[in-house]
Amino acid sequence: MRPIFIALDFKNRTEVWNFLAEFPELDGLAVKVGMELFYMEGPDFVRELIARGLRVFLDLKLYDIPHTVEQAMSQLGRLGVSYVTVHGSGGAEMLQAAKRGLVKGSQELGVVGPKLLAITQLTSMSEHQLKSEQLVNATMAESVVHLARLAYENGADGVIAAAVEDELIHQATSSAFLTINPGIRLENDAQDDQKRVVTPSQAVSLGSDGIVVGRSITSSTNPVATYQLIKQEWERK
Ligand SMILES: O=c1ccn([C@@H]2O[C@H](COP(=O)(O)O)[C@@H](O)[C@H]2O)c(=O)[nH]1
Repeated sequence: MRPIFIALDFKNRTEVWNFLAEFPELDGLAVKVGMELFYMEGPDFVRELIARGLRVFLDLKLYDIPHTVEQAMSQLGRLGVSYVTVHGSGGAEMLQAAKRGLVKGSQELGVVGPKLLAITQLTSMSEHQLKSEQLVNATMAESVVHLARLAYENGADGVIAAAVEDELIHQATSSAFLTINPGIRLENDAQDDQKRVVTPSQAVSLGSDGIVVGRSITSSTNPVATYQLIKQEWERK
């Protein structure tokens, strides 16, 4: 089943449990823990979520020299999470180091390792910013596909990209290479920092292997109803 990850972008565990208390069933629910929450609550809280039956995507977007990334990933591999992230622009050596670290850590724990997802270009980045701020002399699609291929050739299990890029990524890599898409917005959501956005049903049509939804759910007046609505849209196709 392709996951819908709810981004738990909250300040602390109290806010998380208050939010999750509204959900009738936690077992099997897919959530994403990012920097905001992890920097406050740390690995024990991640283990606590897993113990409650949640599938955890730990989105720390590692970016450092290969040795540091390898050691850090081996720590994350011991946590029992299902997915982790690294920046693809860190290069081939860094991606390989990330994979080695994950394999080492998860083998020590005796579990199947988490899937390694490489960030291509953040969904908050526009075509204009790519050129003017990063001085990238390629289109957004070319840059994303290039980074996806690099990730594919160097041990990643998939990438994070905008759903509009999924088809090109699958063509350049393999249909089994995962494309996980944040930048998901509902029809009536206000414009914010996300630049490359689609609705959940557009993501399905574009070949998405999983979506990440934060504020559309967490800031909703009825988060559970909004989640169910997105789930229906997601599963309709
Ligand atoms: O390119 C990326 C990579 C990661 N994210 C993360 O996904 C969620 C999206 O939250 P929304 O509130 O739905 O915008 C957030 O945790 C980001 O850190 C991303 O948006 N884009």
